[in-house]
This record gives sequence, structure tokens and C-alpha cells, in this order.
Amino acid sequence: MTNADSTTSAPVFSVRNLWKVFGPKADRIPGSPEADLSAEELRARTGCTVAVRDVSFDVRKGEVFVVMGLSGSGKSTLVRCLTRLIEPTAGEIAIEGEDVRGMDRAQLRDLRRHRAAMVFQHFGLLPHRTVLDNVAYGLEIQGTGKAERRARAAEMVEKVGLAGLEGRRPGQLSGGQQQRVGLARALAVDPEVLLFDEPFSALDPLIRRDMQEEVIRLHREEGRTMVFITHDLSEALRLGDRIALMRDGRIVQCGSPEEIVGSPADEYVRDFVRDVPREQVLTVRRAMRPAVAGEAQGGPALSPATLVSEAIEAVARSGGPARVVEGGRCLGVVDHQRLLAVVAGIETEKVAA
Ligand SMILES: Nc1ncnc2c1ncn2[C@@H]1O[C@H](COP(=O)(O)OP(=O)(O)OP(=O)(O)O)[C@@H](O)[C@H]1O
Repeated sequence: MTNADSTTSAPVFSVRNLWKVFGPKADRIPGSPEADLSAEELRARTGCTVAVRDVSFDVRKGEVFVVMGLSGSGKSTLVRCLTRLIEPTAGEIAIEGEDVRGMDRAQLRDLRRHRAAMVFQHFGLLPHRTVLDNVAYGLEIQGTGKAERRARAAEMVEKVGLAGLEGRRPGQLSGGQQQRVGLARALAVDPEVLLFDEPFSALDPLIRRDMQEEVIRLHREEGRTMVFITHDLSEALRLGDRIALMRDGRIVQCGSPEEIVGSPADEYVRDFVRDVPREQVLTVRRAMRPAVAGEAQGGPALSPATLVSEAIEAVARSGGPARVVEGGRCLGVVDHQRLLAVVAGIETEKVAA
């Protein structure tokens, strides 16, 4: 899903050593020995809670960056700190190189209205306004003229699949449709980055799936940078170009779904991803071994991004190894032994080639 240039261009958000401590004299905690106490002990001794603990990461242009973790791990606090909806205790935040912590009120307003729009779980729709006027609302507070904002809102209503419902009020819509209105409203202001705070967790599973597809489609069409909070691993794996997994305010691992599932950083992450169907996340790049005599010529050819599940089918059909080919070059081969090892979670290095 990532745009081709996303790894080379400047990050949209750059976060360094960020802390958020709630409680009295919170600014004394970052970097102090007390910061290493357990949550209970810290609370007992200081009355403080560390919600975000020395976190650093970049959000690259054009990617879907997912912040995942269990309830209370610090996801919402972290993402609210990005636009200072919650004031950080320590650390640095930049948006396209510009220091967010140094911004005055007017600059912050501009940041939240134009540059980093938030889509909330509880849509925040205005009940007495129509769909169209709700979508146009963000443009209205920006001071956009009526004709222009209605035209732009109509375009966004169409984009999120609500054409024909422009005149309805939020109470006349389903939860999924309301969420689409919230999404259209955020898109209407054309922000550099969309911030989603568990937007779909109140929706039933089928509608939730629909909305995930919608986000993937919008992302594919527009390439807009997105930061997406979820506590749902399958949602994170489906949507994320990269995932930051949080625990007790720390990012314990940050990487692609394939890195998180294929190379968990510690026991906690390993446990977290234990039930993931590995063949649907890992690719043949991870499963391949060097080709031996003759193998580089024959057999089916797969791209390195082929999922292990698809490779299993190709290998089963051909009865022999498949080649992993990129730009006409054979990078290696996958055979049934390698593919099974990946599915079973056995390190492929330990499997005899
Ligand atoms: N205003 C506050 N005052 C004191 N503690 C807070 C405040 N807001 C959050 N916390 C604490 O900070 C920690 C992180 O909370 P946060 O809401 O960021 O977690 P989360 O991962 O988003 O959880 P959830 O998935 O339940 O929303 C929790 O221990 C929470 O109790």
C-alpha cells in the first residue's frame, strides 16, 4: 500500500523521546529513576501515571501507520499528543519538519483544522444538520465560501459511497453510514494526514470490515498518510503498512505486519501474534532458500510479495519448488518444506536447504 517514494521523502510526523505523564509534578518523571518503577509503584509514590514513555518513531509520507496495543497501553494519549490535544510532558514532535511543541494557539488551530484531521469513534456529527452540511462543517469553520464547500462536500459524500443520502440527518443513518460521514468530513478539508482513533470499534463486524475496505480503497486512490489506532490485531494487519505495538506506554516493536509476525521482538509480541494465520501475512521472500543446480530455470515463477498461502497452492499444483523472481532474476526458491516451516513458525534458517 505504501507509495513508492515513501521511504525516501521526509516523514510527515517525526516523534522523538516523547513522554506523557499524568499527575502532580509530572515533568519531574521523564528520565528520572522513578520512571522505571512499575505503574502501581509509581502511582503509589508520586500519584503519577506514565501513559507514553520515551517513544520515538516517524510516520512516512503516504503510509498507513497503525498504533496497536491493549486497552490502557497509551495509544490514544500518544496520538492526541501529535496535535497537542493532549499536551506532552517531554520530547519532540515535528510535522513536515516544523516543531509542533513550539506552535502558538493559532498555529495549533491550523494544524488541527487543515493538516491533521481526526476521525473519532463517536463520529462527532451535528444531529440537526444534514449529511451534506455535516461534511461541509470543517470547511465552514475554515471560512470556505458556501458554494465551494457544498461542492467539495458533495464530492466527498460521493467518494465515501453516500450519494443520495445528502439530505438525511445523522439519526436517519446506520452506524456505518454515520462513520462514513465522519470520514467524508475529515477528507473534505484535504488534510496532509488523517488520524483515526479506533473509528470502527463500535461497529458490528461486517460493517467494520466494509469500513476497513473503504479505508484501504481511499488510501489506494489518494495515497493520503494515515495514523490509525486500534486494539484489534487483525485490523492492524489488514490496514497497516507499519504497526507500532505499544505496551505500558512503550513501543515494543515497530515494523511491517510481516516483520511483526515473522520476527517478533520479544516474548510479549510473540504471544500477541501467536494465533495469526502466518501464511496470510508472510511472503515468499521470508520462506525462500537459494536455488540449487537447475532450479533457477524450471517451475512456476512467483513475485517476492506473494503470500505463503498462495505459494502453497502453486507448489502443490506443480509438485516441485517454485522460483521467486524479481526483474527477471531468480532470487531463490520455495519448496513444500520451507513453506510448511513458515506456517509452523519454525525459523527457516534452521531448516536444511
Ligand atoms: N486524563 C488522564 N489522567 C490520568 N490518567 C490518564 C488520563 N488519560 C489516560 N490516562 C491513563 O494513561 C494510560 C494510557 O491511556 P490511553 O487512553 O492512552 O490508553 P489506550 O491504549 O488508548 O486505551 P484504550 O484502548 O482503552 O482507549 C492509562 O493507564 C490511563 O488510565
